[in-house]
Amino acid sequence: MRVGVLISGTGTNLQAIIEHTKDPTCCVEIAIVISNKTGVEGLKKATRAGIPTRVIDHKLYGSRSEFDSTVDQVLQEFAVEMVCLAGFMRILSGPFVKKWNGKLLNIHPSLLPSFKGVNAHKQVLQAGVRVTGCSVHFVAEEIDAGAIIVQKVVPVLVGDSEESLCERVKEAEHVAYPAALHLVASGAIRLGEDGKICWKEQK
Ligand SMILES: Nc1nc2ccc(CNc3ccc(C(=O)NCCCC(=O)O)cc3)cc2c(=O)[nH]1
Ligand SMILES: N[C@@H]1O[C@H](COP(=O)(O)O)[C@@H](O)[C@H]1O
Repeated sequence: MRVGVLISGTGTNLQAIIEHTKDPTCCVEIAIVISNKTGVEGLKKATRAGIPTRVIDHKLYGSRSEFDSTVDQVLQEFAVEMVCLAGFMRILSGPFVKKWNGKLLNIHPSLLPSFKGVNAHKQVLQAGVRVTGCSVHFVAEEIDAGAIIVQKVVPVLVGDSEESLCERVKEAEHVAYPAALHLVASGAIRLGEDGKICWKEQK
């Protein structure tokens, strides 16, 4: 299955997916990496792996939907069948999310539905919870509210900072994302009509 990965930064989740696709039994290939920011480390990771890249700078577009439709055109140009958001920090408009419904994944650095939004680790520390983690979910129009595919639990340790938490959660992300990608690409899991996860019935 041809996958497009959207990034905005360091791309450590992209790297984890790249490593996963090197497994010959893996049914996923990364066809294109798109970043909305120039010069980010994730673009270098893609190029090092021989994967085509495109920068689509959202600041050059008059509206969110024009930016989104340019992203969509590039995904079509590379015959992408599934899209992974990996540290992609732009909100996607309704038409894009509807078109890719059930084929659009994201990873969030908390145990959803808790701690949605851009500062999850800060919220985790402020809440004083003793476990956190990451969630790979189908993207719905409502931010960080799509059906959850895979979660991994990570302990919050005494003295943790946002940085130490981010580092420990990312270790879990790099296991969770490839696992979720495999489940969807292999057809084991799909998004049901009711917006909930649907597991392929085992004969
Ligand atoms: N419609 C839809 N689109 C998304 C796009 C990115 C992400 C990744 N997680 C994100 C969650 C929140 C943000 C956010 O609030 N950024 C600051 C505003 C930037 C902007 O103006 O765009 C970005 C990505 C998730 C979603 C989602 O759940 N639904
Ligand atoms: N979506 C969130 O943004 C970060 C991306 O990191 P990277 O994959 O660019 O290193 C990760 O923490 C992920 O949970």
